[in-house]
Amino acid sequence: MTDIPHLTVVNHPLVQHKLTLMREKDTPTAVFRQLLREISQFLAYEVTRNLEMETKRIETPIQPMDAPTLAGRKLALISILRAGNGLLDGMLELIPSARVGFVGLYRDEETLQPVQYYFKVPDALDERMVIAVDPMLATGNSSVAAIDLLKKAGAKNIRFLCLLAAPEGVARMKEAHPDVPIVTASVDSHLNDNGYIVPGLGDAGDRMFGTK
Ligand SMILES: O=P(O)(O)OC[C@H]1O[C@H](OP(=O)(O)OP(=O)(O)O)[C@H](O)[C@@H]1O
Ligand SMILES: O=c1cc[nH]c(=O)[nH]1
Ligand SMILES: [Mg+2]
Repeated sequence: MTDIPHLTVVNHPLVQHKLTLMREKDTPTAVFRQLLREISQFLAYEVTRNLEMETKRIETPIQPMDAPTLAGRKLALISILRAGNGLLDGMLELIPSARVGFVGLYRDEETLQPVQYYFKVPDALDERMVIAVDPMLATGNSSVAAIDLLKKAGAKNIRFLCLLAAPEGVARMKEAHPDVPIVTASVDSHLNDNGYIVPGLGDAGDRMFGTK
């Protein structure tokens, strides 16, 4: 059960400005990585907007009060490797107590099907809000596969956070996982014949890590 919409596009001016810088093909690797880290914190703010709260008795220098605090077992952040790590670091700065998991997937360039190579997630996933992160939602094959694996591992309350989405990927996620809200900075125009997001920003992992 969730009370946020299936799709949230964060169109805050600072996010959109930083995203434009990231899209530019000549933006250097170090700047690209730093911008992704910054945007991840705005996206994290949205995706955690209605986290469950409880109150705790504290004393301010003036008087005691019942103050809001995050409730119970909290979050698991799941990075979809490799590019997900570019979102993870900034999010952990905001939510240092989150547990962290990794799903290793790469997209076969011919078939556009995901190939799994790693899976390690925190315990008690069923008691946590699980936020899967990957900068790119293109065909949706990778995110659907990652969320299939997380559900198999027990996750029940899952959200998906990405930087850029294609309409095709959003539709695929809605069909396969209608219970998983998506938070993104943009839904772009379409996918090209190679499965890349148009206009997009190219290959997020390669741009972030300086490969290729
Ligand atoms: O929606 P899809 O069509 O599945 O495409 C999106 C996936 O492709 C990219 O990963 P890639 O396979 O390039 O791996 P990487 O993170 O190691 O670069 C991206 O980070 C997503 O995981
Ligand atoms: O445009 C795209 C599509 C998939 N993966 C990327 O990194 N970029
Ligand atoms: Mg890649």
